[in-house]
Amino acid sequence: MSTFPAPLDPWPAPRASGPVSGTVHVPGSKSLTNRYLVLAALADGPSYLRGVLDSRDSRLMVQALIRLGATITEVAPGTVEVTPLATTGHGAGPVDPLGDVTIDCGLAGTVMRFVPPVAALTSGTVRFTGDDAALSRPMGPVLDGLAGLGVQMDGPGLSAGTLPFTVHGTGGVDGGRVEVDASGSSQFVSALLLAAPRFRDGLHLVHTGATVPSPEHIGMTVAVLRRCGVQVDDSVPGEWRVSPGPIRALDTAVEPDLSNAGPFLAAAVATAGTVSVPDWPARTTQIGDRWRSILPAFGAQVDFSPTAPDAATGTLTVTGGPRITAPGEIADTGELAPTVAALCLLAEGPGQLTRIGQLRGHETDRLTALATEAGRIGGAVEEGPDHLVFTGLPAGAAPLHGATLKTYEDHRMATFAAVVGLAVPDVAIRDIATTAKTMPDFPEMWTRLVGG
Ligand SMILES: O=C(O)C1=C[C@@H](OP(=O)(O)O)[C@@H](O)[C@H](O)C1
Ligand SMILES: C=C(OP(=O)(O)O)C(=O)O
Repeated sequence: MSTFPAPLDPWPAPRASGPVSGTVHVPGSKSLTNRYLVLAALADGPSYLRGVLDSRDSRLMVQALIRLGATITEVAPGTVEVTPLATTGHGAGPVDPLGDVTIDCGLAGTVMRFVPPVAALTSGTVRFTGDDAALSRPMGPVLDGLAGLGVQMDGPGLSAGTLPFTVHGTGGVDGGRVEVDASGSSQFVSALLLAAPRFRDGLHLVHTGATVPSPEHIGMTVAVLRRCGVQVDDSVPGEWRVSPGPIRALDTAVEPDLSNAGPFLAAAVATAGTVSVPDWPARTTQIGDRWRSILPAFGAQVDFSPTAPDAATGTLTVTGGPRITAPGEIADTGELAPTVAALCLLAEGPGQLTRIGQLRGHETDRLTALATEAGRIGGAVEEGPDHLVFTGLPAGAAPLHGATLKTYEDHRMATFAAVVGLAVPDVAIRDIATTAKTMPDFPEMWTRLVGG
């Protein structure tokens, strides 16, 4: 795996001198990579994963699963072989003691939420820590869910429902029915579902709160479990039943990260250019497929051309219109919101991003961060409890002006600033290297596409 180069800090965001045009090969999906790694670590034999993402979040997941006893080896560039944990729950025979291990979650939601249920299946005392910024990310419903399933835990974060905490694995989890409030993050549901086939009685998970956000990510979890031969019943809204049983080993390729394709596609919209992303899946559970419906709201044309009739993949091409039109209300954009927000700032009229309250528990409080950084360049944004309202740039509005934008250790705040910087002079970005969380090559890829 490559090491990450250190770009300038602050990083002068390239300004587009004309329409941006090009083809961008986007690395593997973080959400799929980290789900496949977890399932492969719990599977019934060795798995082969191709096109895996190499980024901070995926490396943290690899390290976590290795600490828990999996063997993960890069056998060819971008291909890893995963030999599962020695202990995978009830009925798996005697369990070798794992001892005391510490897992660094960094700032990765997928690691801090998905790995504790796996740790509960081992025979180890597993301490979970993370970046300072991770200590305020909500974990409570996962911990409550595990406690409800009989898992022993302690540690300083437990009462507040945050890192750090310790899971005392006993080599198996009974499982059964448990209620959690997953209105704060879809990852609370995904976390419990992913390990559930290895619980003795499987899992009947009942959500007890307001709407669960990011439903696409739960759909992804259910789809990857089914792909591994696991029975999941999601026919009752807000409830999931996972049958106990083996997780079939995987031999699969990871789709490109369609959420991370967003800033590149947005570059076409922001500059009336044309950007293509090859290997776009014709059908996918990724939320990033919504670019196809979101970008036309900004006046762009979106074309999907399959590599062959009925092919599983094709090329998505976005061509920006002569004007960035006012998008109106766009709901449930989840992790796409920062990129959509950048286009809202540049649009010729108003836009509203609604039902994104869960973004307050992401890498940073993204609603406040977006409103603050937009204000720094003269953008008019009103922040509500779970929404943002943008005035845009109607005729006669004062133009946006340059500033050094903060990123709050948030990769998507960094790419937000890069999109804005295409159209606004003299934007510099603090800590562009934070994009290494999911796309270490972002500075180079961006410079190559938009010009230095
Ligand atoms: O399960 C996943 O891979 C993710 C779920 C979503 O979390 P939320 O439901 O907290 O938005 C998403 O925003 C995050 O980037 C990745
Ligand atoms: C919210 C995000 O990440 P995480 O997986 O850390 O929750 C994200 O990538 O936008």
